[in-house]
Amino acid sequence: MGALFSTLWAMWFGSKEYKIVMVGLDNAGKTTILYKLHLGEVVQATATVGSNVELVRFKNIQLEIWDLGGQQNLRPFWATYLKNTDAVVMVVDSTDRARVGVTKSELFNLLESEELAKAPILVYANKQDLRDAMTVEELTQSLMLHSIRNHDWHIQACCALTGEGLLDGINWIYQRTKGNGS
Ligand SMILES: Nc1nc2c(ncn2[C@@H]2O[C@H](COP(=O)(O)OP(=O)(O)OP(=O)(O)O)[C@@H](O)[C@H]2O)c(=O)[nH]1
Ligand SMILES: [Mg+2]
Repeated sequence: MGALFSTLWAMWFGSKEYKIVMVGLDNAGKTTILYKLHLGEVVQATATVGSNVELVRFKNIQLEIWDLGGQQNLRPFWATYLKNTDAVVMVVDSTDRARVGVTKSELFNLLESEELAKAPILVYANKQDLRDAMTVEELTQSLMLHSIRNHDWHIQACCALTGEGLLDGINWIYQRTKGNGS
């Protein structure tokens, strides 16, 4: 119902809609982030098989946010969601030091896609509430973000449980996409 209302709102008032694809390894916190943005609440998510999609209104635009399952056997399917993507969000569990290399390869693999040629990349350094979380500086280095040449990128510290940092990240996307929508 919310989605229907948002679509009608967009039709009547002409607000622009942007497609965002949210990826990241299993357990990174993607679904928790999606529903914190959509409902303002923390939902008890189970591992996503396939995808979830919700509309999120931000200032004068609408974001159609796709949350993709991050388990290893589901990652090959990320490529099938990329058409007409305006921005990519890569969510990282900042405590998952053991898999930061896997995250990096998945990110760089994704960035090869021609369908993302113009898409800015937001990295959410999630779970900053946990004591052993890597900092934005550590993650920037481990993920080799400075070696991204053909995309605008930004890394944002956040906590999906409190919502801290989430809108700052969305605002960064907003700054880069407004005026380019359909
Ligand atoms: N402490 C803490 N836990 C979080 C945070 N964000 C998510 N979690 C927890 O991390 C677990 C996994 O969250 P999900 O949102 O299901 O992760 P996901 O990235 O959607 O995982 P897949 O669907 O398997 O790809 C859940 O138990 C969440 O409550 C956070 O910022 N801090
Ligand atoms: Mg999920």
